[in-house]
Amino acid sequence: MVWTTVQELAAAVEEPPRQYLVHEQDQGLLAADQMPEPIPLIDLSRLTADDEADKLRAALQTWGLFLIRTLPPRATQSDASAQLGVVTMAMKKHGDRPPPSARRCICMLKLLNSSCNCLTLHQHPAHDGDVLLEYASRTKRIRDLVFQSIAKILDLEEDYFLNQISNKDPGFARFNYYPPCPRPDLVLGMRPHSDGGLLTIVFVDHDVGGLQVERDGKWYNVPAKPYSLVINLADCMEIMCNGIFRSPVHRVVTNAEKERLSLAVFYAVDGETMLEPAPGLLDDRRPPRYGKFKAKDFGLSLD
Ligand SMILES: O=C(O)CCC(=O)C(=O)O
Ligand SMILES: [Fe+2]
Repeated sequence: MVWTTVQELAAAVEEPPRQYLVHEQDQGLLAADQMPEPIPLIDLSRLTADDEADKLRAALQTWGLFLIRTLPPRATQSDASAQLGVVTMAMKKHGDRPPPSARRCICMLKLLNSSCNCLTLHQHPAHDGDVLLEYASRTKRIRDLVFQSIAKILDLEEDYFLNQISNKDPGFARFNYYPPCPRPDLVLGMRPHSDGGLLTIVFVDHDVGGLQVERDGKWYNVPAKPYSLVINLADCMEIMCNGIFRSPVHRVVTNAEKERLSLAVFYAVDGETMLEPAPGLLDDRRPPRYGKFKAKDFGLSLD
């Protein structure tokens, strides 16, 4: 029997097929540990205040991620699954190869041991009134504000990071779909990874938990709060920050009752960008932890 989507598979089987099971040594290790301290909720409008900037600094040093509260943007008001329809229509309008249906265009995520389906958009659809376009312009503003704040916290010129990346602006959006799983103790929704680019902004539909972050070899639940977004640093930023701030390893666990949808917007650099720790962060006591290299040579770009 060939299953076309994880949804079909999930509906048809009681036990997950072998290829989705985590390795034996990891079984029973999908539960989260007790948090040493909460992952902070940052108020982006207060980042000029010292206490909020300190909170952000601490979050990026320890967790590599934080939450922000957002006004309910249109893309978060409605069900993210409805967005799949919007996106499909947008792709048709733009003459990309039209997927036959939103359902069919959900393709298997090519990650071993991962039960998630995803739909990746390499270009933001761009016609007026597009809900995703509006959302993308919000996330871009968030990205810029976060980059400027990080530069300030590190005593770099405010636009240091923006200047490194503003020549081209690769970003893409990915919808992830995780069906309910009868054996959440044995199946991962998404295997452990860090994101390769600069920064990722994740919206989780209906606040269904599942995202976990690793810290000092332990796994912790990232809380799913209403009207909040999760922001995590990615590998290129860790390099530019000379490792002062972390690109966290994270994964998604499944649950037996609820399906889960997330929308991740990834910001990265183009392949020609030379990556290196910001010179302003280096001195005799703080040598570079990373060399200088082209993003594409390490697969850290989106092109
Ligand atoms: O679904 C999530 O919460 C996170 C997804 C993720 O880590 C990714 O798409 O890289
Ligand atoms: Fe990720």
